[in-house]
Amino acid sequence: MATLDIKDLHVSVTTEDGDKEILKGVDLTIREGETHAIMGPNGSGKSTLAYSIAGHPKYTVTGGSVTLDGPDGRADVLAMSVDERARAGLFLAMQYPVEVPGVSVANFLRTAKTAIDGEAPKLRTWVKDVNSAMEQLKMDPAFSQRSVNEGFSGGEKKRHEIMQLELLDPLVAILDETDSGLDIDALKIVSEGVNRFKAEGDKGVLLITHYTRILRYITPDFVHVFVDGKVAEQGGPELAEELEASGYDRFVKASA
Ligand SMILES: Nc1ncnc2c1ncn2[C@@H]1O[C@H](COP(=O)(O)OP(=O)(O)OP(=O)(O)O)[C@@H](O)[C@H]1O
Repeated sequence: MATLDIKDLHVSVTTEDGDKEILKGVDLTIREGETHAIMGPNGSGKSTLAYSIAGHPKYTVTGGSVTLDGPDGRADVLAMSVDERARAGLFLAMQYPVEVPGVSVANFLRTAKTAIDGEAPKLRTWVKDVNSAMEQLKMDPAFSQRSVNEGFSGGEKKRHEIMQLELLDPLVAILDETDSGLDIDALKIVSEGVNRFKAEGDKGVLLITHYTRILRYITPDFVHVFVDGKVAEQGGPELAEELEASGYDRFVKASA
């Protein structure tokens, strides 16, 4: 069982002109087995929401709560360090976007898996799992020996994210713009990876996206329209179709 519960979340950043409130009361509950998509105009705060759940130090939570109900009970996510959030079962795709020269993908993944599980994975099964994840994502085996994110193409970065998702096996995955920089074939391969994760049945997925095209491959149970730092409307997959056809105008006007 896993439920991520975001209640009345307020988040600010410090700018040269003082503190600026970006999230203005976000309410969102992701239960196990559910896939939620967040769509919204540029600058509405979608990435800020992801970073805030990840515990990025640049974002200050000024109100509200984020809790994770998992097998070990209910945990206050906002009170946890970034590492603790990962160990509790939260996966944030943008958690590892930096280049790490000299650290191979294989070593990086094994270190991350060891940190999350509290023990090193058995080498034999681990090598098998890594190879199988790479095969399913149609990645060249040589990729595992490359330095993390160094010179990765957009598509390679995204495949690497999904590889982490499959191997680290979290409870709730937050994927920010997983579709950006992907060609049509890669989009399908990456979506299949997310769908394999979803198919485990007890996982939650929060997908932040600009375009409905990824939602043709990953069917959301709920779609949330994000405007000016909060959820302006929620609905089913049909809401994404409406956005594709009519844009955000109606929602932006309603929240003005
Ligand atoms: N560190 C920061 N300093 C100043 N402003 C910031 C900072 N981080 C975010 N913002 C502002 O907060 C607002 C929300 O940004 P955010 O990246 O969360 O939006 P988004 O919905 O993900 O946008 P996009 O669709 O363009 O990716 C923007 O106006 C952005 O300029």
